Amino acid sequence: MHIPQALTIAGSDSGGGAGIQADLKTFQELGVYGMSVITAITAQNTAGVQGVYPVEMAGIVQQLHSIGDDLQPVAVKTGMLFSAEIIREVAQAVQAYGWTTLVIDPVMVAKGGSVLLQEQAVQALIQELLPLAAVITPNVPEAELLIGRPIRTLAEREQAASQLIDMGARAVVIKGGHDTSTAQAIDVLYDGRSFHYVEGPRIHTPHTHGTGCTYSAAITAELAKHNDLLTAVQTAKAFVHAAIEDGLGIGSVHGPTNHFAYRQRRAVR
Ligand SMILES: Nc1ncnc2c1ncn2[C@@H]1O[C@H](COP(=O)(O)OP(=O)(O)O)[C@@H](O)[C@H]1O
Ligand SMILES: Cc1ncc(COP(=O)(O)O)c(N)n1
Repeated sequence: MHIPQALTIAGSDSGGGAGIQADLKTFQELGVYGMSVITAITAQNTAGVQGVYPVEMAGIVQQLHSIGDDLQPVAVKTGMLFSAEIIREVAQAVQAYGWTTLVIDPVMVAKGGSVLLQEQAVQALIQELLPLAAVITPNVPEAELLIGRPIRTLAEREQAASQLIDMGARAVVIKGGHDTSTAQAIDVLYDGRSFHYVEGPRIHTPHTHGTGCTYSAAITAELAKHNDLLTAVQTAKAFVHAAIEDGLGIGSVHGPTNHFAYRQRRAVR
């Protein structure tokens, strides 16, 4: 039996809604064998981040080698990378092992405001990792930091996507979760040739912990199955929409999304 394989390089979320946990659950639900390199452990729940504990560098480097020397992920995603030093090691491994289908989710701050990428690491992300991206998936605040100016309108989002291509990414998705000015949650996809608006109705809920991780993991899983990028983004959008809409009601504050929802809905059709 052939099972598509994917790797996530990200932080652990003890609460299970974001990070490595969201990525592996998403891979599994989409029929993809998941592997992981853990960059940092976060003590986290639906109320916020109580602590961040980076894994020692030797441990991160060894995880990358253990996978690269033996296993062959078809698609790889990055999430929380925390420091410039970690970014540099990840960029080296990506090149050494030929992980060309690289999805970069440039995770910077948790929804409650905790820092998941040190400020001085943003330049390393731009210079060393971004040029290796098959696709980079910033939300609007992350895209603003990457290009260095504010993004207010959809036209400005298109310009930002174009600038991120000029900076070296092969494709860009600027996500619309943060832009509450529209009734639709619109994600703008640009591959250097054409723009696609991948959208769905905005759901009014505080329970969106881990949406970005889940979405980029779903794109990675679909690319691991050799789908084209537009199809992968459309499937990821349907996956995350179902996950938000059928929220689990877990925890006391900003709850996680429901990773079972997409598959359950397809099963009853
Ligand atoms: N309230 C919402 N209703 C519907 N879709 C949403 C909502 N919030 C986020 N999304 C979708 O979830 C995905 C992740 O987006 P976003 O929340 O902006 O990322 P991040 O978690 O990185 O901030 C995108 O496809 C976005 O359109
Ligand atoms: C370990 C880890 N990685 C990423 C996020 C971002 O989560 P979100 O998808 O809600 O922006 C998080 N809260 N924790």
